[in-house]
Amino acid sequence: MTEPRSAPTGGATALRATGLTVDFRGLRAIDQVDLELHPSEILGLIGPNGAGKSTLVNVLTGFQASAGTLVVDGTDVTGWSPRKIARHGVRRTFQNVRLFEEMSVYENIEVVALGLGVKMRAARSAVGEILDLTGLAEWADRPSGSLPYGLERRLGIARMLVAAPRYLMLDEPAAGLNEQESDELLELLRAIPERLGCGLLVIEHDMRLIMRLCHRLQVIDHGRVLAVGTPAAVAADPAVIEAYLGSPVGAGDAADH
Ligand SMILES: Nc1ncnc2c1ncn2[C@@H]1O[C@H](COP(=O)(O)OP(=O)(O)OP(=O)(O)O)[C@@H](O)[C@H]1O
Repeated sequence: MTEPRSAPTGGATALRATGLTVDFRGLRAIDQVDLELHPSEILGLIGPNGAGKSTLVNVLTGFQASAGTLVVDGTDVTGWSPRKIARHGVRRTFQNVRLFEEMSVYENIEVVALGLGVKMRAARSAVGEILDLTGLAEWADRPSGSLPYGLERRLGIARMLVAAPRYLMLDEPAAGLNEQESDELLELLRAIPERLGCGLLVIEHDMRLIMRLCHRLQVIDHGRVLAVGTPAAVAADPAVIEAYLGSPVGAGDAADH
């Protein structure tokens, strides 16, 4: 087992959030949260239901206003619209996949590329690359509405990848997947930063997946950062065990990149 790669620090090339704070009518959903995500890094965002994970990702992608600052690769994007932040390279998936069911898998990806102004020929080659990466090539001509659930989720990710994000946020990508599908997803998620160089932020309750996948974990509890560190360190943290994990997660589950 090799040690998880330690995240690079310093330098302008990173997504950096500082002091993020969101109030919903008297409820502080996130409270002075700092977060860093580096290119090629996989960061897991974990914590109990209602801890503030989705709210945090909403802020990072421009869907939720917040106090604090958000800087992406040296540009202050605080207060930018979701569309503008997406065009700046920060994209996300949602818990509910939204596909054009009557269109083929290929067309579902192509339409995103064309919508971004990519010319037809370049789009064709970009879609081909993403189909290969996501293991969807053999399904390319199928109507997306006929895909099994696990592949539907894959297509949701593929549609974001064709936009060549520098940072991609995935909200519970393993939700509803069985163990085998979750293992297949693990391979895909590992391949994305390796092949494309983008940073991945993954919200996930599937600890079996998250412990093996991530370089670092950030634990949120009651809107605050409870812990940040390698999966092994976080899994052994008594405060994290008490607030979220319930019992120590086996060391064998920790990342073995
Ligand atoms: N639009 C909203 N209006 C009011 N309260 C909200 C809103 N969105 C979230 N909340 C509240 O903010 C808190 C954080 O919610 P959030 O959905 O971010 O948590 P979460 O960690 O993503 O939870 P889960 O794991 O269940 O998805 C919760 O108490 C939630 O009820």
